[in-house]
Amino acid sequence: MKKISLLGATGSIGIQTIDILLNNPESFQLVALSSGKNIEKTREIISQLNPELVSVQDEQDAVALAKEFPQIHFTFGAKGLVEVATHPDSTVLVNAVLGSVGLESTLAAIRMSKTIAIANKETLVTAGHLVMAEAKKYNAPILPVDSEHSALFQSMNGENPKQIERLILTASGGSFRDKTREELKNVTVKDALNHPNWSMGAKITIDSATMMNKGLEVIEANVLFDMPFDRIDVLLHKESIIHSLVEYHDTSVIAQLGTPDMRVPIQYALSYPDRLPLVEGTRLDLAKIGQLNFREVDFDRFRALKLAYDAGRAGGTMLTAMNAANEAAVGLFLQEKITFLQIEEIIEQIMNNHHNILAPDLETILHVDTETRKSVESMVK
Ligand SMILES: NC(=O)C1=CN([C@@H]2O[C@H](COP(=O)(O)OP(=O)(O)OC[C@H]3O[C@@H](n4cnc5c(N)ncnc54)[C@H](OP(=O)(O)O)[C@@H]3O)[C@@H](O)[C@H]2O)C=CC1
Ligand SMILES: CC(=O)[C@@H](O)[C@H](O)COP(=O)(O)O
Ligand SMILES: [Mn+2]
Repeated sequence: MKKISLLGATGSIGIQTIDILLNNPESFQLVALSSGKNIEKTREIISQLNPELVSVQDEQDAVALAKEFPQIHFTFGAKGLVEVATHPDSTVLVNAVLGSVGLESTLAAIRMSKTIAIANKETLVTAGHLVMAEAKKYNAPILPVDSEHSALFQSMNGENPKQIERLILTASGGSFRDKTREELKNVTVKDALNHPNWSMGAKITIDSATMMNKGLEVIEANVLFDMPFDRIDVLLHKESIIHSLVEYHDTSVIAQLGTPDMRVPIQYALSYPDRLPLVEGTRLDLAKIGQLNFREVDFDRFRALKLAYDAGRAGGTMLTAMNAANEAAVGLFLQEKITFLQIEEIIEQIMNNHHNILAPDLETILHVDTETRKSVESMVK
């Protein structure tokens, strides 16, 4: 029985994680969870899985829930995320919170040598070097949840990492993959939220439409698999059936395939090194699909992807500045305060003005993150 702490329980990944826990009560027990402002969903999960500890975003929600569920300990805010992540009974942290707000709780769980099943890619982008150094020091396994990185991880199973030639991340191209840059000028939030293959949270769906999601994933692959950027490629594959590929020195290419269902990589990270049957999983029928398509990426068309490679190659606080600028700009786009193309314009402007600091410590990263968000806000006033 693995005991689980879950950050971001009310989100897209969080809810699918809950589904897996409910379907496998003999394998997993939820001991602690965090949510944000979705109190209705938090209540439902508490009633289903009766955790010992729950953290919400706001203090007044914690106080109200404590009256409803007197057997449960409630906490809130940033310290609440750390308390959930470091619950003494859990051995596995599933980090499915959104954004770099997940960084400090991840580091705290690593320092208790917990296994980290990480969906929260922004944490790896903004401070990958700190996360991986602490994970090594405290012997804390970091297991990918992101579908591409789970595919890469599975395609490396039993192989010698020194014999890898390159990693190939597949990209659906997102909601606007067939539009020209000219056509992107007038797209709406509603259009952007309409991902062709995956049902996900709002922020990552916009990232997918700008292709910043793939940029974050290139950096995530660099961090998780210690692979230089010139050996990480992106391949457009509109069906999202091949989740990513690893090419070896001998020219062999090993890939992981499956229907687009995030429960597969989430469950694999939880059950690793075992595999569990997936309740109500749809089996892949390649004969029915008939054809899979592939296309080279055009970096002029998908400019955010180019910016992410640039930030990755620069390293240091450039990564934090780029990630924070993206989080802030996507937030503004979702509030309809900026246009779609302004997202990448803002990121580019922030990166052009950023004074890079190499090998930053946590304090520096948090400072750059806060200041960048302020700069973005002031750019649109
Ligand atoms: N969705 C997907 O299929 C995939 C997601 N990922 C990554 O997983 C992470 C989560 O994505 P996704 O599930 O789509 O996101 P969602 O927006 O659906 O969920 C985010 C979760 O984080 C909580 N949350 C947000 N902000 C805060 C905060 N400031 N403090 C505490 N809790 C907060 C939300 O709470 P509430 O809703 O209660 O306010 C919710 O539980 C992201 O990093 C994403 O890139 C990676 C691969 C696939
Ligand atoms: C499900 C998942 O892992 C997402 O990150 C997904 O990859 C988004 O798809 P694209 O970014 O390829 O559109
Ligand atoms: Mn992904």
